Amino acid sequence: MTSFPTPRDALASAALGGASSEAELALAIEGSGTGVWDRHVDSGEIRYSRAWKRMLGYAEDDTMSRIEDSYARVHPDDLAMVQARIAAHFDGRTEMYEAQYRIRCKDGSYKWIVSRGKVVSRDGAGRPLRMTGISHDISTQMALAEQLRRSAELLTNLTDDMPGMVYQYLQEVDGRASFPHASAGIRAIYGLAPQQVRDSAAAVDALIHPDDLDAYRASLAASAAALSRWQCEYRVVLPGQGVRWRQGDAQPRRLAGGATLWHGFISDITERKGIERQLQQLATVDFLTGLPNRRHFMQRMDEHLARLGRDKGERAAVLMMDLDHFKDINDRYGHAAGDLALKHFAAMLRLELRKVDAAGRIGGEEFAVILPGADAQQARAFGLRLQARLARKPLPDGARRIAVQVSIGVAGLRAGDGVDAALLRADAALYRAKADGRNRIDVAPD
Ligand SMILES: Nc1nc2c(ncn2[C@@H]2O[C@H](COP(=O)(O)OP(=O)(O)OP(=O)(O)O)[C@@H](O)[C@H]2O)c(=O)[nH]1
Repeated sequence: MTSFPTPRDALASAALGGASSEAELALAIEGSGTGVWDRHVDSGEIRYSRAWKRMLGYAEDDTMSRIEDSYARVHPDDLAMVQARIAAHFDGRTEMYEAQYRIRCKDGSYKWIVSRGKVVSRDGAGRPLRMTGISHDISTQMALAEQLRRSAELLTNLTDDMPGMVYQYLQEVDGRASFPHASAGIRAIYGLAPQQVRDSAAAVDALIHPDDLDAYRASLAASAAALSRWQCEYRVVLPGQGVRWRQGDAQPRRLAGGATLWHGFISDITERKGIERQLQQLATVDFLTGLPNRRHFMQRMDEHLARLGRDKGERAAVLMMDLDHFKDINDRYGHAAGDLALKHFAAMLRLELRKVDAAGRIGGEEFAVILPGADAQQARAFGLRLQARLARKPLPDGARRIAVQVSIGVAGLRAGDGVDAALLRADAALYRAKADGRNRIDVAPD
């Protein structure tokens, strides 16, 4: 086993300038820029090697031999720590003395150094007599570490104050996923702490709305497969908050072992979604009755006709409805009562609709309904039920009751029909119902 000389031996050899292997090691230590020191505890004397002096900008023949001067060079903020560590080692509480601190150079500037040393002889009572050690200049590492710390702090400050979550998402080859980094915004976005997702993304997956989870996972899988930008709008269900909307945007890259790592941002879009929904409603819903407006109803018709075109076995019927003598209601009871009559009719109509049916207000006192799966006779039965309901329930207006009646034209939808063709046939039937005396139903021939 090779045994290395202690710094004390090396220092002694260096001082002697002998040709022994210890002297060669001392030269090597000197050459590496490591400074060596040797302290006589009783006398308070300390000797420094040439490299040690050079490290602080001193000349070889500068005299510096007192421990008091040595402590005077230590930065005032670090002195207590240095002395405490030396005392701990002197008292035998530590195996070795080690401290990182700032020390003043000859020109007055400070350098960061690390010093390590060991008591190499003690008196009979265990009091230290001599301690030797080495010191390195670590200013460059400390500057780098400081720079890194500042960069990390800047990143943290920037991202933590953002209204959203900055994150890394890692998907291992075996499918395991985690958020190696998540900014403080994760609390607002998912109600979680960064450490809860550092090793596993399960806590986040558990919050994704069940109806959106498949699309969320599929979008991530597609992004990973093509290494394309991940963009996804999805709902989360947060304890105490309920359903909230989130938008994710992240860029993936493949790691050496095949895992995928995304860097991205998740924001809260609940408010935007709410506004979008309101705008959508404004654009598609009739304000007075709450039924779909003409444009939206026509779109629904288009969708049904497209389905009919695809699936030949599917049938559907359409009803065109026009309130009877509505002008009279307005004239006799006032426009406000006319509005109430329209709302009343819409409410009665809704009571007859199944989930799959679609109704709309397509004109002033004109309404239309599509009944998927129904033939013309079933549509006629629907119309009769609606008329009966209206007869049973006239519109209450104070002590009075206002009779609301409707004429109805029915047409079965044909594959290959356009929206206009189907409605025209129903409209023609409606015209006949009106002509036949109103409060009637007419069915267009197939
Ligand atoms: N109160 C109210 N009236 C409306 C609204 N939209 C249309 N109207 C009125 O509805 C009436 C429709 O009158 P007409 O087209 O002559 O039809 P009608 O009186 O129902 O007669 P028939 O359809 O032939 O039975 C008009 O007086 C319109 O001003 C509305 O939103 N509110």
